Amino acid sequence: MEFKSLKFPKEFIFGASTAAYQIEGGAYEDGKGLSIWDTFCKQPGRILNGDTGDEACDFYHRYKDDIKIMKEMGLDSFRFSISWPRVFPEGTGKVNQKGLDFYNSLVDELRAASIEPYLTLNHWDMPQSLQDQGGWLNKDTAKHFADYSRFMCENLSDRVKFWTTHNEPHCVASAGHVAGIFAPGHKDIKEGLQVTHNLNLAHGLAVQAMRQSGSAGNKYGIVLAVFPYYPATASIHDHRAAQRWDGYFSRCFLDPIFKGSYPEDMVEYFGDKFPEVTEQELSVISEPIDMLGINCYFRRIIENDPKNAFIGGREFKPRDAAYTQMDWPIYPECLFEVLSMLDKDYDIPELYIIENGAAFHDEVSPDGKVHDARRTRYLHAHIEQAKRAVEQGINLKGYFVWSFLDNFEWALGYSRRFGIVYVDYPTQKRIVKDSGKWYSELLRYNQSLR
Ligand SMILES: N=[N+]=NCCCCNC(=O)[C@@H]1[C@H]2[C@H](O)[C@@H](O)[C@H](O)[C@@H](CO)[C@@H]12
Repeated sequence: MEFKSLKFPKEFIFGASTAAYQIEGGAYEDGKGLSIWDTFCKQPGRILNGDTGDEACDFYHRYKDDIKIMKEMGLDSFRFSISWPRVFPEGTGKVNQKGLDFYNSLVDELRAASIEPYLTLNHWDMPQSLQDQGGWLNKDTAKHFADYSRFMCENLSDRVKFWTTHNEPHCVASAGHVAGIFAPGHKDIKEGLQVTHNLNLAHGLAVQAMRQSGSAGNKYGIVLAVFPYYPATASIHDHRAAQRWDGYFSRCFLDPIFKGSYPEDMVEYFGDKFPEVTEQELSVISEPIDMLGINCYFRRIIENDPKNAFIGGREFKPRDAAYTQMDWPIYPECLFEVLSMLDKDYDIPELYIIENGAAFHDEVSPDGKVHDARRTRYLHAHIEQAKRAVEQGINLKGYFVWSFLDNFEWALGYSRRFGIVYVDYPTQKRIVKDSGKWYSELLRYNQSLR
């Protein structure tokens, strides 16, 4: 496929993203402690088909072969997360040496393959033992997270330069503590808002801790889900609902981190459910960071819904849009719009698209290949929007596709495939999909211009 319209600056990096609980498996192996997702998956009815991350893609054992695929594909970078309980089985205290050995080996293998590691410290799989002490509701967990982050930085930052604290903290707070559809499965608005603040605090403490211990030249940041929010109609009620969704899901993280304060309209809207916040805590949360990772998949069209006790709105799905298998509308401009908003409203040194991709029903054809043309079209269209942002002078430094491998899609188990590499779970065989081959050609084209 012609790539001239997808020519990027030579320092722009292309990668692929994953997360520990979604790909590693080895959930009970080599001294790893329980995570809240290990526990959550065992609760009947929580996960579609009763799926778990017990084995997932068996990346814990197969990472060397997977890195060979990454190298053949030409990835510049690979984003992964650390399973906190694999290194600290109790969340604090005693280190599981075999857990640390795994991540040291993973990083060594990536660097030997000239692939830049891009690391996330919390992609939702909190140690169960800390959950038993209140989890993110307990501010001590923020301190434990900072200690864990410092430890990982001391051990890996000679080879890992990109460090992000949380992945999509809004999901932990809202899906995990308000909607109850993600671990730990709580349903309490006030709790969800306290967790929002405590996650922000944990982020700031971790950045401060890593900055004290990490190598010079490290870049510290966070990965946030930022979507464009549209009102379903011109009505003021839908406009206000869309503003509330943007207010909570985006600005209750962006504002304290980059502006040192929570959005006033959100503090007002949530009233006495909003947590107590001190100036000292806001000072920690707004510890300057070097980069912001963005997960953006689609735009969210919101209509007013007073029955939604948390945020007073619901998602509207226009009939004339095309949808992915997640029932997410396909709207490639979402990347350009989000990047433009961030560039205009915040002072962010560097931006990375850390997750963008699509789930479609994939199957292996009789020729043994996976002809996922829709996913290739999705990636092409969205990467074009990333290019549009770069051409507008927005400081976008990289694009990572979600995901490198088909993997465990949280409450939907293995029913959704996002990978550019197909995983046949019964055999753990990998098949690079047509979209993976296309992505590889794109990377090779850009690398040929460097
Ligand atoms: N409507 N609706 N839903 C609310 C919007 C949430 C969008 N989902 C994400 O951003 C998660 C992110 C996560 O990092 C990764 O671990 C997940 O596997 C992917 C795919 O789901 C994405």
